[in-house]
Amino acid sequence: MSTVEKSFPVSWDQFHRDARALAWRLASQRDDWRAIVCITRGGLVPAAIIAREIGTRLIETVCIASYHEYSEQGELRVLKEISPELLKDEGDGILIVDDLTDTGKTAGLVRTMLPKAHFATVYAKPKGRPLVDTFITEVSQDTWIFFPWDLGLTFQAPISKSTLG
Ligand SMILES: O=P(O)(O)OC[C@H]1O[C@H](OP(=O)(O)OP(=O)(O)O)[C@H](O)[C@@H]1O
Ligand code: HPA
Ligand SMILES: [Mg+2]
Repeated sequence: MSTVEKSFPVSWDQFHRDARALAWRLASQRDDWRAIVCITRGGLVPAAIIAREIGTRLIETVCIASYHEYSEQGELRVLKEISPELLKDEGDGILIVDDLTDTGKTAGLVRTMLPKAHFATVYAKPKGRPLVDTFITEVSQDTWIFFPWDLGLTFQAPISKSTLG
């Protein structure tokens, strides 16, 4: 996305709760997930939390980069593909995990690799929402989600004086 009007900062505590809520939903849908495929880098953190909750130890990565500058998306680049072993059966029984879906481009690309897999994200924006099977919280398209691994403790200007509301 390129027009950002609101910010949605997420603390580690909040992220852990939301990822765990996602794990609860996934555990109730199936108890025999074959493996998790996480989309790096953002998917690594929820994948670790979810894997612990649902008892999955087989974890694969698909490495994709697209946002080069804050809120500016470029071409999607696949830096590492999914191992052929996990591509069997079109991904049936595989859980794909990412931190969020925004425009849905990343999710759309990974879905072509594993059409029968279940796609889960912690957060979703409206354009990406149809591409995911399970998510926890939706934010508006003009909101930028700030993840805890991108944040530090700094002075906060009063809301009335800030540019991001
Ligand atoms: O729905 P989309 O518009 O495609 O955007 C969502 C993707 O963008 C971010 O990844 P990014 O490419 O920034 O890489 P990162 O995970 O390494 O931060 C995020 O982690 C998702 O994977
Ligand atoms: O809202 C966002 N926050 C962080 N990374 C992102 N990548 C795409 N959209 C976002
Ligand atoms: Mg990502």
